[in-house]
Amino acid sequence: MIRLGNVLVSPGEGGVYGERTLDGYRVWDPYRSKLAALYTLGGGVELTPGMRVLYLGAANGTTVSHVADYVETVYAVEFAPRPMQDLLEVARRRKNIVPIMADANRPEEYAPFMEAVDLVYQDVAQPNQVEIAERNLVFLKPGGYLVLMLKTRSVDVRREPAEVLAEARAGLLRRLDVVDVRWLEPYHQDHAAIICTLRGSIY
Ligand SMILES: C[S@@+](CC[C@H](N)C(=O)[O-])C[C@H]1O[C@@H](n2cnc3c(N)ncnc32)[C@H](O)[C@@H]1O
Repeated sequence: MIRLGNVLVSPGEGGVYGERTLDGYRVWDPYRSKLAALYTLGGGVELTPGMRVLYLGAANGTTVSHVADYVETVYAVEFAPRPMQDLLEVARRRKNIVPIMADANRPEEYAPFMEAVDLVYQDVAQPNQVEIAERNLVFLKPGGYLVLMLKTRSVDVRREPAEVLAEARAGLLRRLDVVDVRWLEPYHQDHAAIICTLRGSIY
């Protein structure tokens, strides 16, 4: 990932959501993007030009646009109509974002538009975050990465965040190897990034 001093940036055309630019690069703010927070904290999966990414919970395309600056194609899934309008506008200005209006619980609905991907990135703030991730492993190449941004309060607001994280991690181990886990403080409270690789072929 590109850093100018200690500032994380991406190399695309600016002016997507009012982000700052620095020496011609787009500043990628860790307070606005959990993925930027993960990179700023020293974790994450290196994004490379040949990569295909499935992005679940695209919202208005803030983080999607930065990912698209680094990779070949981003399949961006979002189910809410309002953010989808903004996402469509972001996708109109990029050649490598495929916006998909769908529920990430139902991957069979967007399977016809998909190809195998190197990375599944998920940021959906739902009670069943692990289950959603598992359903979407059908698109992940063996050895590919899952980066799950776990919002512990969406799983269960009454339980300790560490307890929710431990349960999510155990669930993911059914099909994946967990290679790193990080809390995203001070940028995002009660959010953890779980980074996994897919163990073998699912076929
Ligand atoms: C925290 S926001 C994502 C922010 C975004 N990843 C970013 O960094 O710019 C979560 C988004 O996930 C979407 N979402 C939640 N559940 C979903 C589901 N089951 N399928 C698709 N999108 C979902 C919400 O509508 C919301 O826009």
